[in-house]
Amino acid sequence: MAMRVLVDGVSVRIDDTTILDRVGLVAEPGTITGVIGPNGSGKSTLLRCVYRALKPTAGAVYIGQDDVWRSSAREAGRRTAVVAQDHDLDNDYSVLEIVAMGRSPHKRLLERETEADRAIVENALARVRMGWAAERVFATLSGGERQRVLVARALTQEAPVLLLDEPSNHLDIGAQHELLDLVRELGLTTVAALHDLDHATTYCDRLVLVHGGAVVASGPAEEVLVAERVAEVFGVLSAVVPHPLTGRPHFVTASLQDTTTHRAG
Ligand SMILES: Nc1ncnc2c1ncn2[C@@H]1O[C@H](COP(=O)(O)OP(=O)(O)OP(=O)(O)O)[C@@H](O)[C@H]1O
Repeated sequence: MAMRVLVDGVSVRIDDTTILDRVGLVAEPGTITGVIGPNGSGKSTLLRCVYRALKPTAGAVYIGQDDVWRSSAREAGRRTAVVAQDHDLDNDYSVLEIVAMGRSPHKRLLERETEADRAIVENALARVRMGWAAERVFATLSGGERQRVLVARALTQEAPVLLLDEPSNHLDIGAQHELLDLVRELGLTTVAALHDLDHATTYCDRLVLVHGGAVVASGPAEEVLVAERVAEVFGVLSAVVPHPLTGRPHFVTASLQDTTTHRAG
């Protein structure tokens, strides 16, 4: 029951600054869309508009047929699960309590947790290999452990759309692949802000490149990550080459500086 996500001409202005300028994005049901771009380009702001944390100044966001800003926060919670950056650590919630919060869009006010909810929570924790930490205080976990718990919370929401803001932040390389493999296996409509452009190339069906608050390219990785554009936007040399182990497209970079020195030598 994956759903389409449509961002239609979204602009965000804060004070007198344009942070997003008529951004468009289509994420087809069951696909993974990577939002890429340099620091401060507007990736998180775009995701925040989709998960209903920030109201666009202009334009609209649709999940399926519905404008997210015309539906309730609770409805949005049933449709979109989010793993965002800003962890609230100023509390002593246990891991179990944090993950169980993912069930709240499915429950009425003060409705008790059922056996079924409990099983969903435990399954989700097992899926990210964090079952051992169920009774721990969330704030005392390492950054990577917290990130996995937040993924478990998103899983318990059983939403058709998954929004990830730098999901592999804090994760070691094995855990990064594990998480992205899991995301792919879930088959949800996923929109993920990613810094690692090789992961973006490997795991995403389409990429949307944001620069200075505007979309400068979108499409399959090989079409978006052309060397000239990457040099312009990120200031590095790059190439998409066959991966030596898998044969799939692999994105590699080099510093403009290093290569110049090497070539000159
Ligand atoms: N509430 C706000 N008030 C003022 N400026 C803001 C606000 N929120 C975001 N910005 C600015 O908007 C720009 C885009 O921020 P955003 O967090 O969306 O970038 P990003 O692409 O996710 O960056 P990063 O890769 O560094 O996480 C930045 O210049 C940021 O400083």
